[in-house]
Amino acid sequence: MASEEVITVLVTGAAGQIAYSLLLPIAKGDVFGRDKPVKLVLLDITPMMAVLNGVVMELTDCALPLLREVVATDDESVAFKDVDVALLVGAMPRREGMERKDLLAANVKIFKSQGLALDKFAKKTVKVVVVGNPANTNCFVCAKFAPSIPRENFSCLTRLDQSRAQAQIAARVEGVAAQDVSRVVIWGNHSSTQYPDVRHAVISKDGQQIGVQDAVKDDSWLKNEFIKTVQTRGAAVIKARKLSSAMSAANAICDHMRDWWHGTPEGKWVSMGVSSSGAYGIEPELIYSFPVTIDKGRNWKIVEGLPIDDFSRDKMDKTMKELQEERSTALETVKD
Ligand SMILES: NC(=O)C1=CN([C@@H]2O[C@H](COP(=O)(O)OP(=O)(O)OC[C@H]3O[C@@H](n4cnc5c(N)ncnc54)[C@H](O)[C@@H]3O)[C@@H](O)[C@H]2O)C=CC1
Ligand SMILES: O=C([O-])CC(=O)C(=O)O
Repeated sequence: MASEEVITVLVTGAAGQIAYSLLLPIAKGDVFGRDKPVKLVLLDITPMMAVLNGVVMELTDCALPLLREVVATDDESVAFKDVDVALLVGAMPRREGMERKDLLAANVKIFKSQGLALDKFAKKTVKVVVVGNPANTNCFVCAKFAPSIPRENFSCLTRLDQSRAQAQIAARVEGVAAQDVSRVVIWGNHSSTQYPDVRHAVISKDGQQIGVQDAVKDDSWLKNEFIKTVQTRGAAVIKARKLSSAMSAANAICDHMRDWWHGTPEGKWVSMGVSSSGAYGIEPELIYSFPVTIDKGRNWKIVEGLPIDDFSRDKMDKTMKELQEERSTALETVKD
């Protein structure tokens, strides 16, 4: 009998709060398919091994039909071995009053180390999603230290920002649900300089499509409050919960990975932090969030040719500048 194909999925920070909401949907088949067996590899740091053991117990107790094996470890050489997918969540979260880039000093070294481990141990086809903040710059560093893996295999999570933007628009238009809103674009950094752009976004309702600007009928709200709300939503959740977003982050990781694995539906775009090709005047190789389409071969492609007005140009350049500054700080931090 031919051996069955099992997808090996690494989740780092597996004892943390995002992972707690992330592991079950992956193990149940929500991401890779309801008929696709998975092996979960869970990495955390040594002091968290007892907690991680509790997470393994709970996964076991779910008696899931697709979950073939669970490996819990604090050793990167074990964790990264032959992985198909690496969801790099493990990193310090920010607290109230911090910007995500304030985490650079604490977190970027993790992504150097994990880049080296990917380079040495992972499959060359591995698909990497960096979640730990500051996600774009950590992803840049991770890819830099894994030169044997194609840059196209690295991404960072800005899907939560996309979902937040869709939800804000839906709440503003009578009778519209978040999934009726498409083609919202998140440009740039997963930070408060990101640019959520609805100029090309549409609402599909009753078989008709209508532009978001026409449906909302309030340009001032779209240009000011809407953008600010999406940019600062993470901070608002921290203020309320005293902990950063976890359930919504896990949901966005699943959406991001599912679309990468299976491809985007015809006519739909999603936003992902990916290596810039130079499109839209963004410096090549920066990890910048763009609208992308993904084919069945798991290749993403930046949606090109969207008209960019002065308002957008200014915002897209501002967030690029922040990424350039973060990169300088990060490279200084990991130089030895
Ligand atoms: N890109 C995005 O949209 C979002 C990113 N985040 C970020 O995700 C990260 C994780 O958030 P939470 O799960 O809430 O944090 P958490 O503190 O609950 O869990 C993080 C886990 O990572 C572990 N960890 C630390 N260093 C590690 C290493 N070198 N290797 C493996 N594991 C390590 C910790 O021990 C801890 O168990 C944070 O940096 C947070 O800011 C959070 C929400 C959204
Ligand atoms: O805001 C934070 O620090 C956590 C995060 O990235 C988000 O919720 O988008």
